[in-house]
Amino acid sequence: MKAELTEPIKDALTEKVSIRNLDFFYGDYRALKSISLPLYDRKVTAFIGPSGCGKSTLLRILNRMYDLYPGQRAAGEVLLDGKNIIDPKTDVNLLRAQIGMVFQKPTPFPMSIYDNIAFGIRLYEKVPKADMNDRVEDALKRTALWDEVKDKLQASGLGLSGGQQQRLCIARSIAVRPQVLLLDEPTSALDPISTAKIEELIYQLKADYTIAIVTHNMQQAARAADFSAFMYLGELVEFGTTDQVFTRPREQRTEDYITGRFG
Ligand SMILES: Nc1ncnc2c1ncn2[C@@H]1O[C@H](COP(=O)(O)OP(=O)(O)OP(=O)(O)O)[C@@H](O)[C@H]1O
Repeated sequence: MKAELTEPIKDALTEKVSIRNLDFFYGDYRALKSISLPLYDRKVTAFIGPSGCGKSTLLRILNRMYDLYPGQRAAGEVLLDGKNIIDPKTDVNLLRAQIGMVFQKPTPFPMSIYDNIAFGIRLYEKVPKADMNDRVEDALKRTALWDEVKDKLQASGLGLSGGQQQRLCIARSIAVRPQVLLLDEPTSALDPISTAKIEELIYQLKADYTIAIVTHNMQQAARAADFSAFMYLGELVEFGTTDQVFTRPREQRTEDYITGRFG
């Protein structure tokens, strides 16, 4: 990584997640090469770069998705509040409550809108019915869905529009009160109006959560992210404030990518 933040900016920030010398292997293939990067508390960090550079791989390490696949392994450190989450001793279920993930295609469960949210909470906590109602309402309000669904909470989540389904998935993630939210191209399947709503939501959610977003959409990174990390062929080429990376890139490869010369 070449870019360093200037000291006054750095002083005002807390590292929620510290990625240090992280390598990732699909079998023998080294898909990430010694990545070091902070995710600052209550800020949005975008992972950008051409197809295949390792953005999704990096995001998925952060909640140990690779555990599901034999032959995939990470080496190095990913510290969440100082604790290395890629340590095999980490309780992965607990980790996934602390670090929530939303995927590219909306993936509501085939159950009611209410249960889509309650289900996740029940996995981790025993919550009395009245409190559960409050938790569901709170999650739907935070994702600006409440007014659209409050009269049909028992209807299937699958009956919502694509944009509403994605907001439901974000509501489901935040209902378990994570500290970090991972968004993997969350708007790539959505129309411009739904995309704008999700971006507005990201802006509001960062008051409470540390957010990492993978996006192919440079305008989206520029609008939504406080920090941007440009990756290329499994390496982190440049990390900095989004303003710096987009207007004063330090690396030629970053400039070539953001000006559309490749990718
Ligand atoms: N399951 C897998 N097995 C083997 N190699 C993989 C696997 N998944 C990804 N890779 C390889 O790892 C590298 C990084 O892939 P990754 O999906 O993280 O890139 P990306 O930047 O997210 O790409 P895109 O923008 O196209 O989604 C690529 O070379 C890819 O071919």
